[in-house]
Amino acid sequence: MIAFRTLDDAADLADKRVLVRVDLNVPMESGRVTDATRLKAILPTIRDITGKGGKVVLLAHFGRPKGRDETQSLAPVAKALEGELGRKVAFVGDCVGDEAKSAVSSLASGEVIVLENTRFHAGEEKNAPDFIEALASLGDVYVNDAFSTAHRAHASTEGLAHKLPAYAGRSMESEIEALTKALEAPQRPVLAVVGGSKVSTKLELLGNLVRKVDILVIGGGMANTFLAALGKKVGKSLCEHDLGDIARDILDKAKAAGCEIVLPVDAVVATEFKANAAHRVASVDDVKDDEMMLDAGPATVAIVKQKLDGAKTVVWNGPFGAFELTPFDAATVAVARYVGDLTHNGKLLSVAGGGDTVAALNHAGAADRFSYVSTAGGAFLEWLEGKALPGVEALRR
Ligand SMILES: Nc1ncnc2c1ncn2[C@@H]1O[C@H](COP(=O)(O)OP(=O)(O)O)[C@@H](O)[C@H]1O
Ligand SMILES: O=C(OP(=O)(O)O)[C@H](O)COP(=O)(O)O
Repeated sequence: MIAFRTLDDAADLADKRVLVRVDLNVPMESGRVTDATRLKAILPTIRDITGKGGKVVLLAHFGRPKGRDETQSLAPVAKALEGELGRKVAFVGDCVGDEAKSAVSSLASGEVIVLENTRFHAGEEKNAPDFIEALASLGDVYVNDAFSTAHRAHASTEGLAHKLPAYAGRSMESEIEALTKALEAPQRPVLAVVGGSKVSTKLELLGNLVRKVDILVIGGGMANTFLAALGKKVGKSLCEHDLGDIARDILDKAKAAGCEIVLPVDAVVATEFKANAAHRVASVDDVKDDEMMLDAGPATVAIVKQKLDGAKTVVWNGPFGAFELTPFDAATVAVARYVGDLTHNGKLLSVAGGGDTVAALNHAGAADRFSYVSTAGGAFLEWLEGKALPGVEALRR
């Protein structure tokens, strides 16, 4: 039996208000969703509940707003979800209070509504009891279908599960089953690629990850932080300079654990953060003060490919560069295609995940050649290092 409650355990959902926590934190460009992977992932759960006559009330966050911020409203995402679902998806401009209460009470059985960004309220990230109560008053049942946010002990991802009958959604269920199957006892050598821009929230987990993998390739803004910690000049690059001690401690932990660390040796640098900005390939020892590293360089890609040739399993979260901006997608595309080819030829088991990472793999046309692609990035990494995910633990039988 699965260790946590699923929709199969849920009693009759007909006419019930089902609060479904999903991850609608999707890549956007000029108000448009640029990768719908996370929207497609939640369709089975929505259809399961509406098919049983339930009223689907979708809870989600978007970005990291400090209070109400219309530029991080879920309204455009609700519209995109309506297109993916192929039927009406209502939207209301708050997730608690009279406006939300009235919108939910007007729902007919089988209808779907998206409530506004939960992170507009400080109580969400604080997992505050009063905010949990306010959310719980809107529903009869709770379903968590957001594996990719399960590493956050927030009101809508963890607190709610203790207030209402709580179950895992179909995407949550399938993510955990697939990751367990792929990575419970991975064939070694295991190579991890960690890049991206969420340095402050992902850096510390690398300290555990180096005990789980044989090679850790670090890219993106994450790599810039390590390079700076090693005394390299990183110019205007994305970098958390004040986390240098943690980065150096991780390098020490990796050495003690026998985990090989691979950092960029060259980068594609520019003085402007925009597509087709004037750029050059520079050694990481030759970044000028007015330049920023926006992608890994060709010499780095060659080293990564050589390391991949010797690996049996690869896990990947976080692109090597600002892949949304041509030509700073080159390293991510090259490595994604190389991993896809090795996997297709039976030489590698490959698992990748993360909102932007999945978008990057799709941009490279490589996602379908990976063994498994998860919607989760940080949650995937924390699951990999063996951490209990609050959102999953709250659903345990
Ligand atoms: N060198 C870099 N400079 C600026 N941004 C970068 C750099 N490398 C990667 N990024 C950014 O990292 C973001 C993805 O990081 P992250 O959110 O951690 O990945 P995921 O969503 O897959 O977990 C992308 O938007 C990309 O533009
Ligand atoms: O996009 C997400 O994580 P990811 O960037 O690691 O894939 C999740 O929606 C969690 O978002 P958060 O990292 O702002 O809590």
